[in-house]
Amino acid sequence: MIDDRHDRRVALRAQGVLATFNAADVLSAADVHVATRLADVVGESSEDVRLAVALAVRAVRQGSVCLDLAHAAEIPLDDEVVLDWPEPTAWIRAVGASPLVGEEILRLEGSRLYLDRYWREERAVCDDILGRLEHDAPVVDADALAAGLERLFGEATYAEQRAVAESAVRRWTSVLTGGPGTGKTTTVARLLALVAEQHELADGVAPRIALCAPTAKAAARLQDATVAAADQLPDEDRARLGDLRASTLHRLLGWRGSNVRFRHDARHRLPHDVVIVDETSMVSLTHMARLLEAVRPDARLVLVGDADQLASVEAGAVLADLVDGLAQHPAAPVSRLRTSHRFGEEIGALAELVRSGDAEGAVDLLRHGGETIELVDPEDQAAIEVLRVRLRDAGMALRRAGETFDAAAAIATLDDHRLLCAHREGRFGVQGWNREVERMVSDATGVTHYETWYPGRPVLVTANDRELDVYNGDVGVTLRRPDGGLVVALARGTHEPRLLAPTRLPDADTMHAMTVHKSQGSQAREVTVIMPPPDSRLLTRELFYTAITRAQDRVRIVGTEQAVHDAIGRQVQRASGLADRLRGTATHGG
Ligand SMILES: Nc1ncnc2c1ncn2[C@@H]1O[C@H](COP(=O)(O)OP(=O)(O)OP(=O)(O)O)[C@@H](O)[C@H]1O
Repeated sequence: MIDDRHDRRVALRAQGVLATFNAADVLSAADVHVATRLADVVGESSEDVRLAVALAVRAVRQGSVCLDLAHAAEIPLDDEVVLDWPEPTAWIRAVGASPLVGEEILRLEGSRLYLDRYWREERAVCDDILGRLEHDAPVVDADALAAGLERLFGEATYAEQRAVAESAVRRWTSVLTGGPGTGKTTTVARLLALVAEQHELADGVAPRIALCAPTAKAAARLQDATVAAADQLPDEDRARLGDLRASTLHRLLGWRGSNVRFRHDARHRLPHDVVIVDETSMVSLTHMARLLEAVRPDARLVLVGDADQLASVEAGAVLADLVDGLAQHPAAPVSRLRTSHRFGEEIGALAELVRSGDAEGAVDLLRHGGETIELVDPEDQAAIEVLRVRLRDAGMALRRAGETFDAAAAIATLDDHRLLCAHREGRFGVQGWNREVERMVSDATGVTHYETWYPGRPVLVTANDRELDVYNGDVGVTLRRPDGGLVVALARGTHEPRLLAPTRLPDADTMHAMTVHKSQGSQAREVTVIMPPPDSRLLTRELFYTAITRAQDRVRIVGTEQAVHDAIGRQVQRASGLADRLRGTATHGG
């Protein structure tokens, strides 16, 4: 509840219901302003309709594609807040009769209310995907494919991946989902070799391959991982893949400074014969719409990702919707890899319980603990002290490596343990833990650094600099060079760390701790997850799943059983009609 009228979240000109919902911190000032402007344009005076518009704007801001009026009242509120919601049936009727819908500023389908742009994009994605699935399957040389599958996926442990690869070679469109370490990249590299062989047999030339991912960091990782996976292939297959390069989705489409128009679109299609998109869970609805219109109908499209992770920052949960909405499609484009080849059985079992929403099972597994998973009660002072010592020692190891200009040791220390928080601020947040670790290290070493940059400072880059090849999400450690100057050693996976002067780095934060959101795509040997209090809205199944699956060998969760229970029970509610639309069950109207 916002009490202060001068708080910048307060929409000063809001009246009636909008003012009430604004004061309750459900609607932002911007939601109210946009709704008021739109309603004024068409002379819509109904308060309930204005409320629906403002909530639809809010929904997009929070990552949904639409607002489901039948479930709008389920928004979690602060304890003391009670709101008077319109009765859904009458509300839907009033919205449906509004000139806002009549003039196609808003679209209403059943109980789902869309801003026009998102309605168009959702329909475009659905139509393009279903259209692609209707095409005749690509012509395949069955003998070459059988031999290729045997050559590349012959070992027994590759059976699951073999089936996925065969499916993707035989289709124009495939959706491949799987948790961390289930072998998605390995499958993609080998699958590309199979597709390349088929292409050569059919056309006599190598295919044009596009590898892309939604962020620059994910694209850089995709390139490294596919090149590494390709290097393990037999020479003939490696040679077929040529020079593998990955780019961001933006770059592939030809960014022109706006998300609405790209160089490649329905009239100027991408020239590629194969388009692989990695980390598709982070692709927004808007970008998926732009991609699908730009890919040639006779190009193979493989959408790869983990549908259970946190979704895109912008509106949409496209990968999860595709996996859900296409599950029963006769073309069977969706496949799932289930076996993790990276982490141990216990972490894998915990991840699976969380993914499938089995809160009792997950709490039970954690309660009995094991070698590699541990639940620490935040009130258990002794256990918290063990964690604090762990963090202090890691901080001191970074200082030592920083002072001795030992980049390898510094990066190894970073990769050994990650402290993940849901929040940036507050007691349970990244900033609090960063300060705490710095204080503990200062107390232990007797040296306090008051400057921003000091030897042993771990950093998380928060902006892209393509010319420098440095990306949002890169991590590194500050070192003192033998001549006394400071450099930052940026982790580069299996390659040598990259050394850069701190002044050359784009924005960077201290990283004794990081948010779960920022940790997406990265791994550490051991991970500690600080659960927010049970009533935190950030505490969701997707957040918890993303956090624990960052760990390779060991995961420690600091939180109550209740917090674990609540997290698993709360799924990110991203309203979208895409899954229903793909199933053909969307209610048409409006
Ligand atoms: N069938 C298999 N048998 C044994 N090891 C495998 C198999 N498939 C992949 N691996 C190994 O498991 C690890 C994870 O594989 P890979 O990187 O392909 O998974 P991924 O799903 O792309 O992971 P992430 O998306 O989490 O980075 C790699 O070290 C890879 O070499």
